[in-house]
Parts: sequence; structure tokens; C-alpha cells
Amino acid sequence: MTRSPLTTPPPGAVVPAAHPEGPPPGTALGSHYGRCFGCGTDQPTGLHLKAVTPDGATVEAEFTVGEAHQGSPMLAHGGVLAAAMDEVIGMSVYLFRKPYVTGRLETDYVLPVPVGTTLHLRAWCNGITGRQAYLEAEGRIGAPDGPVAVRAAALFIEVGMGHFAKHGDLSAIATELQDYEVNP
Ligand SMILES: CCCCC/C=C\C/C=C\C/C=C\C/C=C\CCCC(=O)SCCNC(=O)CCNC(=O)[C@H](O)C(C)(C)COP(=O)(O)OP(=O)(O)OC[C@H]1O[C@@H](n2cnc3c(N)ncnc32)[C@H](O)[C@@H]1OP(=O)(O)O
Repeated sequence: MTRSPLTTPPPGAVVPAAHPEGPPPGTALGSHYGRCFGCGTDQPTGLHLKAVTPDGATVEAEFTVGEAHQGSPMLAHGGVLAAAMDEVIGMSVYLFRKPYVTGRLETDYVLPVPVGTTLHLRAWCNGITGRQAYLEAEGRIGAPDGPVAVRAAALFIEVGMGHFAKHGDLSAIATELQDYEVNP
């Protein structure tokens, strides 16, 4: 992965263990918010990522590139692929039971991805220090050990739930998120 210093964990960053109250290995993660573009089942124009955590600390997901995801004829749009990487990385950091937002997302596009392809996505944490979490993801074509088409590195910033209340929709948060540590 080509990455900038901004997404490279500094010395002293620690890779957290699975949270003791997190989902057990093998759990399907479902959607954190029904209208989410990445994973929401109530979002007709979304990516509908389906994710599982194999170990409580990383995420695996599948994303099938559809007709609506084209950038050039019958090939996936790079921004859509970046959104899929953002989503799977976001799912992985939320396993640590604190709210984070994407601060920076870097993407390497390695292979073209034709419409109809199922990308096998995997995301993991390379370290956390203070409010900064350093994460990485890859998308492989057709199988978990298929050729790598996309790689991403990200910096996520921990925020309090007040971030979503202040900038978003407080009532939706209250309805959808009863399961996360709340740090207003
Ligand atoms: C139903 C409701 C849903 C609510 C969700 C709640 C919980 C979620 C639960 C489950 C979710 C599961 C899965 C999630 C799936 C997908 C997730 C997708 C994620 C997204 O799609 S999310 C949308 C896009 N995202 C934004 O909308 C962020 C907009 N942005 C801001 O809101 C601020 O910008 C913020 C908060 C980032 C920082 O602001 P701030 O004032 O709090 O902090 P500050 O600026 O002081 O930065 C502190 C330190 O981070 C460094 N830093 C900050 N930003 C940096 C950058 N870009 N590059 C390099 N370094 C950066 C500084 O340099 C400083 O470093 P230092 O400490 O060393 O000085």
C-alpha cells in the first residue's frame, strides 16, 4: 500500500484486542444505520455491504459491483470503490465500541473492477493512539484470496456521540444506536 505519513501509525500506536463486549467471532455485523449508503438495508441506492467479523477485531465483507456503480462502461467507479473501503474500515474501527469518523482516506486502484464482480473486502486496525486510529483495507476480486483490486489506508478520528447530535439527527442516533459506548 502506498500511504502518506498521515495514515501511518506513529511509534507507540497500539493495535487493540477485541472489545470484551464486542461481537463474538463469526458474527454478522448487520447495518449500523438503515439509511447508510454503505450498509443500509433501507437505502435503495446504497452498496448493501454484508459484513462479518471473523475475530471481533477485523471485518470481512462482500460487495457486488452493480450497473449503478459504473464510472466507465461496465467498470466500477473509483469513488464507489472508495466508499466501499470507507464503509468496511468504519465497521472495523467501530468494533472497538467508540464512535469514529473518517478524517483521511487514501486509495490505491490496482486492477479495473468489472460490473458483476464480487469484491471480497477485509479491514483491520494498524494502531490507535489518542483519538487517532490507523486502519487499512483491501478488496480482492472473486474470492478472499483473489487478486487485489483496491487497497486503502485511513485515519479515523474518535468523536463523541455529540458529534452526530450536533451535526446530524439526534433522534435517529437514539433509535439506531443503543449498543455502543456513548462519549458525549
Ligand atoms: C444513526 C447514527 C449513526 C451515528 C454513528 C455513530 C456511531 C457509529 C456506529 C457504528 C458505525 C459502524 C460502521 C460505520 C461505517 C462507516 C463509516 C463511514 C465513516 C464516514 O464516512 S464519516 C463521514 C466523513 N467524515 C466526516 O464527516 C468528518 C468531518 N470532519 C470532522 O468532523 C472533523 O474534522 C474531525 C472530527 C475529523 C476532527 O475535528 P476535531 O475538531 O474533533 O479535532 P482536531 O481537528 O483537533 O483533530 C484531532 C487530531 O486529528 C488530526 N486530524 C483531524 N483530521 C485530520 C485529517 N483529515 N488528516 C490528518 N489529521 C487529521 C488533527 O491534526 C489532530 O491531531 P493532533 O491531536 O495530533 O493535533
